[in-house]
Amino acid sequence: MSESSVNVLILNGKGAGNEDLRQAVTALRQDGVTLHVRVTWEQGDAGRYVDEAVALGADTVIAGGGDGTINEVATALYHVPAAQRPALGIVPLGTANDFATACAIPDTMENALQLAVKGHAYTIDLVKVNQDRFFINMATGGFGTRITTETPERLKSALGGVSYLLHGLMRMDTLKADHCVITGPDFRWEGDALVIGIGNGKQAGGGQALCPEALINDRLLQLRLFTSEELVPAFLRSMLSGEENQNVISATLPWLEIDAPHEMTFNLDGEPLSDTHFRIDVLPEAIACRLPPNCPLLG
Ligand SMILES: Nc1ncnc2c1ncn2[C@@H]1O[C@H](COP(=O)(O)OP(=O)(O)OP(=O)(O)O)[C@@H](O)[C@H]1O
Ligand SMILES: [Mg+2]
Repeated sequence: MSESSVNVLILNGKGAGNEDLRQAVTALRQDGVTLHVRVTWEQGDAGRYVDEAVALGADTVIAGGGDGTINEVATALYHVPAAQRPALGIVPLGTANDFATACAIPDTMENALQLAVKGHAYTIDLVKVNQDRFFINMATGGFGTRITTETPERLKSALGGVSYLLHGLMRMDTLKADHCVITGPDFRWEGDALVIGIGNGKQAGGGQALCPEALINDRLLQLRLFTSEELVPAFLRSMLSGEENQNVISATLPWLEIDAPHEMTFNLDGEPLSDTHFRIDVLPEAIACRLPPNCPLLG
């Protein structure tokens, strides 16, 4: 990056009070880096700030927040014409921060912001769901969905990522499998799925490695299905230990479709989408993202 690079940090309002971030921003500005900061209040703000960043000629737009904030910024960047498209930077300030953690983004504000501004920009895939939804990290359906949509906001800020799991365990009595048909190139499966993970990245739900083989630059998705033919505790044990068993189905696909007789909810980077039909397509080399050279999600 040159001294004259223009950077825009889009900060989720939930993280706006972070003192370490304020110091990191001040330090970079003192080094001569141009860094504008915008704070979101609600859904849609991040997308508008990306448009403003493009008008400013930004080299990098930094998502300061969790997976949902990264999702909004990445989606908006994808819609910018390639010639003007800034790179994505990431400063983890969410609850679970699954994408940032899996990417090995530094967890101190200072180091994360340095990487976001000066790191190498790698081309990565995004994933499109139905007409106009996207994800950068993971889509989860079934049990995992209930965990993330039903974890109360206060529990989230008190316990961080662990709250997803705890809350999920407390709700075991409500656990119900989703019947669905999943098709893709040379792939068809029909049955009751407890958890469906579709990974561009590897982990969701606060550190659960649902799609351990997924890479963000391989033009493919890893589908992992946890079927309900076994008792729940055994299922949980295998999910937590990462052990394989015959009730876990795995496939690597460039696209897939999911059909259910009743409405199903998928979480796309933690934000819900309900429908009876899902068409999911990888968008190869959709955006560029500043990542550490040892990023475990790069192939
Ligand atoms: N000022 C704000 N206060 C509360 N919510 C906000 C604010 N600004 C944006 N949002 C909403 O926050 C959600 C995204 O949150 P994000 O995913 O970044 O954090 P998180 O859910 O706490 O972290 P993670 O997804 O990593 O667990 C979006 O739905 C967005 O509309
Ligand atoms: Mg979120």
